[in-house]
Amino acid sequence: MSGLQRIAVIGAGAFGTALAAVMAQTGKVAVVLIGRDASVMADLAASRVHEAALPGIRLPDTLAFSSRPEDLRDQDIVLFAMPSQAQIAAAETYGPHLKPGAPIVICAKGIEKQSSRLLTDVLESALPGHPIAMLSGPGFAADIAKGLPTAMAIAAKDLPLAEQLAKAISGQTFRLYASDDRIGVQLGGALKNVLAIACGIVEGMGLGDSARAALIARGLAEMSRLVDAMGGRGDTVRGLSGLGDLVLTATSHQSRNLRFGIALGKGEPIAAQHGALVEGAFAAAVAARLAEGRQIEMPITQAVAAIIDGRLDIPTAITQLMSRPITTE
Ligand SMILES: NC(=O)C1=CN([C@@H]2O[C@H](COP(=O)(O)OP(=O)(O)OC[C@H]3O[C@@H](n4cnc5c(N)ncnc54)[C@H](OP(=O)(O)O)[C@@H]3O)[C@@H](O)[C@H]2O)C=CC1
Ligand SMILES: O=C(CO)COP(=O)(O)O
Repeated sequence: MSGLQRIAVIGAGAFGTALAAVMAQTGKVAVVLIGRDASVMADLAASRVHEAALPGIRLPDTLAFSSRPEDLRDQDIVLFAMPSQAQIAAAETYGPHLKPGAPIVICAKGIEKQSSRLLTDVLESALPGHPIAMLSGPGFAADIAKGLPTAMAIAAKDLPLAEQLAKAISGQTFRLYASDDRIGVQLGGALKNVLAIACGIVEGMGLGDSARAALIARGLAEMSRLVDAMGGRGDTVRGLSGLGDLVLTATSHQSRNLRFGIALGKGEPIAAQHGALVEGAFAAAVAARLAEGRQIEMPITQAVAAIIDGRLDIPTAITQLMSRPITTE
């Protein structure tokens, strides 16, 4: 896989556009951003600003735009930057147009809801012959697109591939660390969203910064247990994808998951919250199911799932969490 030059990003939302912009900015790779709507992509090419996704941020002149799946035919690396629950549909649409053997990098943070399968497993079945990698970690799209310093993790089954992808995608302001633990890296991204909702609930209810810190630490223990049980390395979530991303999204109001939790904590009905993508609202129930199936204790994740499903009210959830048996750390 030497001499990688051409990278496509599918999904012209906030994250896809930011990734395409930061890679194009380096000048060392040719980048095309592929979206579904031809008129949106033509407008982006003309204006170089994606007002809906990244307002006020100028996109590099070197970035190309397309709405044609056929343009994937000569792309050496392809990033899938649509939401978790759209990854299968995207694989069906774009799969037939991929260059044979081109690595696919999943850039979503979630677990497939319908099947409870990991996204890497889902895409491996849908796109045979393509190595499937996973990019995850702390980084808001706007920060990345503005060229602020950011670091994330990229995992592939084989470390040399992860290292090659990390080199191809990284630049002066966006730095990737390679890993061969796809399970740890992707569960770190999916589960931190659920915990960010929990931290939002704590903030919305005014329960204090000490409670938030406790949630971060105990949430990390939950993530680590599920990663181990699913065949990954629990330690991975102590890195960028997991702890790094949890600290970011549990504390910054840029996070949609945190804001969703704050609204819940303030007593706003879930039905009133629509619009923004809240990946943790999908991941909570799946993660709780995976934990139950493996007899893993994930009380915070299970409480968030039950609150979102309407099976548990927030005050009862807090009482239950605080009255669990006293145990060792
Ligand atoms: N925003 C952020 O700061 C970060 C986001 N992420 C992750 O990236 C993923 C995407 O989030 P984000 O970019 O913010 O979401 P957005 O809502 O901003 O954008 C999602 C994009 O996905 C596109 N899309 C939806 N379904 C399909 C499909 N079947 N085929 C092709 N494209 C599709 C949409 O296209 P259309 O416009 O045509 O509807 C839209 O442009 C999430 O999993 C999120 O957790 C990760 C790190 C940072
Ligand atoms: O994952 C993110 C940053 O790392 C974005 O978080 P939200 O999806 O909560 O906005």
